[in-house]
Amino acid sequence: MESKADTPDAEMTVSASQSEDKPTCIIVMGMAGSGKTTFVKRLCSYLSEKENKSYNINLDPAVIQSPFPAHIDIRDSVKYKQVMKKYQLGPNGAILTSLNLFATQFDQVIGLIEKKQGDFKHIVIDTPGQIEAFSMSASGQVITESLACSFPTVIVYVIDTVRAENPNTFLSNMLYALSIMYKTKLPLVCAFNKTDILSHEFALTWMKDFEEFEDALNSDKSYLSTLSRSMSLVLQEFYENLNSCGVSAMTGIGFDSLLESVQKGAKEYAEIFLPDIKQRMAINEAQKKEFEDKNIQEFESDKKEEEIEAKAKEESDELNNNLESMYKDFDSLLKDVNQ
Ligand SMILES: Nc1nc2c(ncn2[C@@H]2O[C@H](COP(=O)(O)OP(=O)(O)OP(=O)(O)O)[C@@H](O)[C@H]2O)c(=O)[nH]1
Repeated sequence: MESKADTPDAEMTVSASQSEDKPTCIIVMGMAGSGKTTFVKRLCSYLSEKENKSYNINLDPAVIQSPFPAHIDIRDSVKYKQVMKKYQLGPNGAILTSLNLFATQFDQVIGLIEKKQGDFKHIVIDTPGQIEAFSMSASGQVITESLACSFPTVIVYVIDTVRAENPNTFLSNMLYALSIMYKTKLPLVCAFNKTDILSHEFALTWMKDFEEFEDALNSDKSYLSTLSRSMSLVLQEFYENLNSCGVSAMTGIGFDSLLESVQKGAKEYAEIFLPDIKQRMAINEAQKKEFEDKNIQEFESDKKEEEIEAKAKEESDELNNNLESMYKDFDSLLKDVNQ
């Protein structure tokens, strides 16, 4: 990471007109093994061929070798192995703690990106393999919100199309995507990956036609499929508005339509999500101000009490001094009388 001294204070605001000039931030999430890192690597090389280089960030503290060139890498600031040792944590706990530590300095990251934002059109972010470590954690939320307050931000949720051929796995992915969308309150693109092995057409059909999905579930008589069936009905509205595309991170197919989906997401960010983000920021600011005002009031009343105590002490010291000199005068008077 660049030196902290270079970092300007981040002005965490973005307006609808400004958002068109700012780089679009793409946060890549997905279940373990869905191909996120391969996807990020492909996206970076696709963007550098298509327009110019993207600004890349690795947020996976546990990755051994990052296959894409990262401008900011969590591993430069937080040593995952040392976190494990120092706090006696297992792998998942250490990932969470590393992210927590990194989130505390994320305003500096925003400052660094803002300094360079004229040089690129996209910020690409890879997240940890354990999806919940980022998507459901407080630090993940802090990082996502900081980015969304400063740049048009879109979530790309990567799905392993081959595994999603199982209707229960497909539904789990859809529920996860939906919960991420609700949690982040940001536009989301579902990228069906590994389409070099299997086309994602079946998934599009399942989303359009509930009976087709039901047919696929019929071969599975487990309780899980009963749950999937009823959950699928709930997801109909989500499917109708879902921004999705098929890609292969391995071969590079589908990245033109991915970019279109991201651009559509960035438009939605400006038109639909930004007013809500601004409202949340205003509430946060008001809460922060209330907290600061309360602290100032407490400080001032403590200071007043200290002043009163100091004054009382001054008066009692003066009284003691007067008494002491009175006693001395009385002693010498007694001596005179006795003589
Ligand atoms: N055929 C094919 N394989 C892919 C594709 N994308 C990724 N893979 C393979 O899928 C496996 C997992 O890919 P990764 O990029 O490590 O996935 P990940 O989601 O980052 O994995 P974790 O960070 O460990 O959760 C690797 O063996 C990749 O080579 C693709 O588009 N097509």
